[in-house]
Formats: sequence, C-alpha cells, structure tokens
Amino acid sequence: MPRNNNSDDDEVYQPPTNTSGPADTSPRQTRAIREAAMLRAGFINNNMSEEDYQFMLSLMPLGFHSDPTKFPKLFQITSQDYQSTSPLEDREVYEIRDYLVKYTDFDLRVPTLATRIRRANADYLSDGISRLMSPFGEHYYAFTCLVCHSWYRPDSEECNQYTCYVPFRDQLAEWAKDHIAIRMTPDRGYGAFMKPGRDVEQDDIIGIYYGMICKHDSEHVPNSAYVYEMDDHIGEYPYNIDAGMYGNWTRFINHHCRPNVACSPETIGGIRVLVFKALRPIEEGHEIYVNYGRSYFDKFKMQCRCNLYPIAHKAEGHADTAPNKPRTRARPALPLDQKRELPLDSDSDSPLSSPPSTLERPVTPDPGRPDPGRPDPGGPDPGRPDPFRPSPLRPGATSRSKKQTD
Ligand SMILES: C[S@@+](CC[C@H](N)C(=O)[O-])C[C@H]1O[C@@H](n2cnc3c(N)ncnc32)[C@H](O)[C@@H]1O
Repeated sequence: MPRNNNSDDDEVYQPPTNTSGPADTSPRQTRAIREAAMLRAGFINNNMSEEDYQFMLSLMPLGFHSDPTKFPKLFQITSQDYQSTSPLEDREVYEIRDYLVKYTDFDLRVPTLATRIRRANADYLSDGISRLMSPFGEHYYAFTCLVCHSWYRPDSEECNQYTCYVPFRDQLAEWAKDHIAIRMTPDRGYGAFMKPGRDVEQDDIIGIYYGMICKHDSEHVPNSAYVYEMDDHIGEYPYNIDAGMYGNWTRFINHHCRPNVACSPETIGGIRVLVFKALRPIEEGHEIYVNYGRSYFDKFKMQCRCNLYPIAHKAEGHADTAPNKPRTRARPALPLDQKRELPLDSDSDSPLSSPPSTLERPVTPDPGRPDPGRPDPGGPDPGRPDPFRPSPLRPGATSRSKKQTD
C-alpha cells in the first residue's frame, strides 16, 4: 500500500499534493508541509522501509537520525563530495532552499560558534558524520529546524541537525555560562563545577543533556562514553542521546556513587528533553555528579573512581566487578599547558576537541586517594537514577510497518 494513504489515521499526516503553500497553519497542515519539504530535501523518500520512514517522521520534533547507511540520500546532499556524486542538480538544491524559505520560517544565519568541534572530531571519527558538508556551504544542512525553524547548523550548541534546545536558550545556556565551570579533575578527566559565588537549590533544573539522537541499535553506540541510554521512546522506538560529537556542558558531568543531580526525561514546552535536576543544594566550587549506573562501568570495563565511598561502591558493585586492567597513561583532553578552566562561551577553546577515550583511561583503582581539588558533595543518595540503563522496548509495542501492511 502506498504511504500516506491512511487519511483516517490522525497520526499519519499527508504531504500536501499541492506545494503552493500552506492553506492554513493548523498543526496537521504544518506537519504536512514539513513532511513534503523533508521528502523534497531527501531526508525521507519512498525507497525507505516503512519503519525508517516513520522513524524519521517521528524524529521531526527533535532532529534527524544520521546513519549514513540508512539514509544515504541525506548524506549525498550533505557529503563533501556532493559536487561530484550528488544526483541533485544545483538547480534542484536551490529549489529546495527556495521552498524552505517560502514555506517554513527558514532563516539562513551565519554560524555563531567556532567550527573546531567538528574539525577535532574529524580525527577520531571514521564514518561520514565528521565530513558532512552542505551544498550551500560548509557547516550547513539542507533543512531547517522543526523546533525553532532556523537553519540547521551542526556547530551550533543550541540548534543543530540532531537536536534543538533554542526554547531553553535563555533559561539555561546563559545560566550555564554564568554558573558552571568546566575544569580538569585529578582522576576523571574534565568535570563540571559550580562557579565561585554560585549555587543551586534542591530541585533546580541545571541543564539538559543533548547530542545526537540515535536509535537504540545504532552501530556506533556501544563505543561512545557519552551515550545516554534513555529509558524513553520516540513512538515505539527506544533511542539514545550521544554527546560524543555534539553536546553541551552536561556531557562533562562525571559519575559519583553519591550523586548530587538526577537525570530523567521530561517533556518541556512540547519537547522531549533529558533534564538534570539538583537532588540537594549544591554550593559554590562543588563538582556536579550524576550516577551513571553500574552497567556503564561494566560496559566499558572501567573502574569507578569513587574510592571515598567504599560502601556505596560495594552496594553498586563497581569495585568488585570491574576487571583490574594494567595502568595505561590517560590522554589529556587538552595539552597540559593550556589553562585548566574552560569557559562555556562560544569563543572558548572547545573542550570537545579531544573526547577522552575510555580505552586510554587509567583503570587501576587508586584506593584511598583523596581528591583535594574537589569538595565532597556529601549527603545521602536519594532515589538514584540510572541514566545509562538500557531501555527495553515498550511492552506491547507493535511495528508500524506491520500495522501498515495489515
Ligand atoms: C560523560 S564523560 C564525563 C566527562 C569526562 N570526564 C570528560 O573529561 O570528558 C564520562 C567519562 O568520564 C570518566 N568518569 C566520569 N566519572 C567517573 C568515575 N566515577 N570513575 C571513573 N571515571 C569516570 C570516564 O572516563 C567516563 O568514560
């Protein structure tokens, strides 16, 4: 059965047959227009499996999946060798852009953030993601954000092709610049600290975890130490957020067996986001910690460094279960002569420039070694979340493709 013939189903939107513009601005019509734009821009196409097609549509409010093997057309549009290999003529590309300008709140903006995140990541990524380039010029993508309606900018912290948190920009991004410092810790790489003179109250939302949205079974997931395995679904699909390539300051929140923040998915302003909330007051100078859960350390065969809390450790099982690998030298994320504190503004050196490799981290426990530079977060450990817990498929979920063929 051809797609989009299911007009009785409110959840399936029909692309407009006539692309001369929106007749009204109802949510249904808006989505139909966007779907048509996605079709034209190649983000979805009729050669996709029904499952992938629906998955792409379901990601619309959040961003786009970017698996090059699944969505080759997207990568044809955005890859460096666009000029030689893309089946799209320049004329077609500009038609798409004109279409977007006309029928969405398209806004071609100059990128505001430095490009070094992408350049740096090009070194350690072997797939096409690091080499993305749009036909309209480097660092752009051929579509607009469906949340804030601006042009996708891969280097933007606030809105890129994977996610958008522009609605939270004023509340959180500015707040973070003012309140959070990223500093090197003695034993866990970089960490996030409250700046001097700044503190938060219990239950304050201090940040949102974001990055690349990927399906739970996506191939690159197991190797990234920055994957947050969401206990959440888009439609029927479990998904993860990978901050390995793109992310904000929250990707530097380290683990502690007695965390002072919890992380959970919430819907704010109609957008599904992973929210970090203070479990108790966090005072100036204190490091911010979340509990990754035991499975994280098991997965990476890594030793948790919470040696100050052997009892909590034991309860968590990290110290007992992590294999005792020989000590290897950790690669610093930045040269040692560079300053230790990384400002959060866009002119700063990108702390993402060299994501730490879990394989190169020292894994030998260092029992009893106090951490003089880091104040003890202290306090009880109420209702620890397990942010990296694998999320099972929602019980009773059925495949949309199956539903359609039925
Ligand atoms: C999400 S990143 C946190 C930011 C990281 N420290 C950095 O410099 O980019 C997770 C990584 O931090 C390190 N880490 C965080 N908490 C740790 C802990 N309690 N024990 C050992 N390593 C930890 C591990 O290398 C882990 O893979």
